[in-house]
Amino acid sequence: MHRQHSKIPTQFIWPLTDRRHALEDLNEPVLDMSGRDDNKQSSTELVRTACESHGFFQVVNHGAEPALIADALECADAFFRLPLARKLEARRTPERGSVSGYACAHAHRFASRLPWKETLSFGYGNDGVGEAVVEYFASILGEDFSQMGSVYRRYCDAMRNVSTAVMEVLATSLGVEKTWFKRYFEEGKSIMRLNHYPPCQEPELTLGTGPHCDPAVLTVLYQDQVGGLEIFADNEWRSIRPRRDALVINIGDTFMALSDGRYKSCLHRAVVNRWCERRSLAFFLCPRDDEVVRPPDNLLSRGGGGGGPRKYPDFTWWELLEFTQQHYRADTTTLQAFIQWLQTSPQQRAS
Ligand SMILES: C=C1C[C@]23C[C@H]1CC[C@H]2[C@]1(C)CCC[C@@](C)(C(=O)O)[C@H]1[C@@H]3C(=O)O
Ligand SMILES: O=C(O)CCC(=O)C(=O)O
Ligand SMILES: [Fe+2]
Repeated sequence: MHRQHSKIPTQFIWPLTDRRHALEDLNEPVLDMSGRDDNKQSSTELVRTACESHGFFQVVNHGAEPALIADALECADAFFRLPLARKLEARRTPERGSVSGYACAHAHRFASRLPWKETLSFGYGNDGVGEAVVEYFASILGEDFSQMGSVYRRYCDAMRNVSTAVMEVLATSLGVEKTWFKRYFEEGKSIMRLNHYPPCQEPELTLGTGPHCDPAVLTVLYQDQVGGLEIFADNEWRSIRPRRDALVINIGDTFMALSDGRYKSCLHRAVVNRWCERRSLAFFLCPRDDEVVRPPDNLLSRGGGGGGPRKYPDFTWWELLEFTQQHYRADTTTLQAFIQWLQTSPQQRAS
């Protein structure tokens, strides 16, 4: 394929060098959350091993109803099929908060390596009270969309419950009191994102979502049956075969900092294909804006992940979120870049 003949606009072209061959599936660990699993020790081990090496695993029997997941996918279809002018009424603008709203290829923020996707993002209060999600849909799209809002409110409630249970397993696997990490996100505001990847005539030249680590605590992702999620594990990209019954869990940068570098933030991306549109639903569990991100004392006293001094300085989610929205496009090294930025003087930071 000669790039100069490509019909893909140059802003979408990523320098891909590793997509000439079909990728091997990752034989990923699957955690059964039914509570019926008698071998708790081996599931804790499984989570620890996966998180220490690449920060990714899947969960089954997670308690989110299949019918609710199906409704959430259907509502995503209904939203993305709206005329563009209608979707643009919901577009992401600075006045509506930094992350919420509709975005198409991120073209409002970036000029190159644009993702081949459109997204709708909105906030969700982790306390689960309040009608914020329903009100958000009604306010950006009109009262007719409150029904859609109530589907996503229930979907986010379910994702919050899954996240809480997963955080308990993560704490136990680190030898930390089960509910220790709760206080980070209990009163926080998480981010829900619907991703829609249209088919692409030259999929090998672009990406649906470029390589990145998610900045928040953890991500609970549902991918439809099309396939396209890839994880970087054991030094190569591996595809993650969709499972109707499973939710994907990715460790985020903030959890990597909370575990003092013991658990890896998962490096992943999403590819697109020529034939078929693809959808995914991402719930980013975010901490309270102002809670200082600091590993528990008993992890620190054991020495940083891999021994030695503490790996990351104190920071707040608000600072990391601001960094990704104002200064830096989240990618493979967001946390490292953020720490460097934090250590620059406030005057330099403002410029
Ligand atoms: C803190 C955030 C940055 C992003 C939106 C929220 C939650 C996840 C982030 C993101 C999805 C990670 C991949 C890269 C990104 C630029 C994207 O492709 O959408 C990220 C988000 C963003 O800044 O828009
Ligand atoms: O669509 C996918 O499978 C991944 C999406 C993703 O990584 C994200 O939204 O952060
Ligand atoms: Fe992601």
